[in-house]
Amino acid sequence: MFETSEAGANVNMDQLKRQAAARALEEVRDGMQLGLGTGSTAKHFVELLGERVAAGLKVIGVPTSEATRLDATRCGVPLTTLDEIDHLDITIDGADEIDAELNLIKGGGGALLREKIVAAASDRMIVIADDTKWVPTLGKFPLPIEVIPFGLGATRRAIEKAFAECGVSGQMAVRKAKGGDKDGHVFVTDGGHWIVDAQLGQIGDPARLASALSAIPGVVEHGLFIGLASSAVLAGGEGIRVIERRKPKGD
Ligand SMILES: O=C[C@H](O)[C@H](O)[C@H](O)COP(=O)(O)O
Repeated sequence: MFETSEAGANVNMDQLKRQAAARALEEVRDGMQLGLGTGSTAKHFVELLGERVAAGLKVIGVPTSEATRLDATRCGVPLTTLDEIDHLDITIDGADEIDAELNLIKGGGGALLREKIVAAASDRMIVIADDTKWVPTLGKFPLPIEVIPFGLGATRRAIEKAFAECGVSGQMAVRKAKGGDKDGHVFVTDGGHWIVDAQLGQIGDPARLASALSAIPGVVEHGLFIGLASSAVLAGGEGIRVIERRKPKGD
């Protein structure tokens, strides 16, 4: 389904992200419990949601990172936790790559663990992105794998074995922090873990790789989101495209 965008072909990437966020906001109704994603696109959503809250919309959100918690608080969006409520209506989040089955790579910003917990607790997950994130095959974006620092050598060997079994290969690197006083140090997630980024190029069978990685003890979580997204809102120079997942979540 295509919708006309008011923006012409010259819109910049940030405007496209905001347009996708604005389109997703149309799905939000009074009284909803929302999962709030992380990243530059999700940040637009939180800001736009804050404007609606200021105008009287009643919603409550669960942030997927400390960064989003700060943004939501700054924007006046009321927050809760998954301990205080029993489900979420919609999670709205960005992605690093999206394929035609709405499988995703996420975690470029390091928030994959909380993002996956929140998405899995939601009735629907709407992915918002500029259309450069739409890919024929996942894998050009380095796959983030969140690991426990203890025994990392053994975990890396187990990951390499899983890669070989799933027909993929590529270099792995422990993520370093960028900017601020943590520049050059190991990046530490909100959960206190590290991230290994794997340059795989192409992932032929993302579901198989997701299962293989999940079975490794030192792997806390990975950035393959399989069967979690219900729809994707992609903004490009030609307008906004909304893609629905063929099978409802949970099937
Ligand atoms: O950990 C970060 C998240 O998975 C983000 O949703 C993802 O990296 C996309 O971020 P952005 O909207 O900044 O491209």
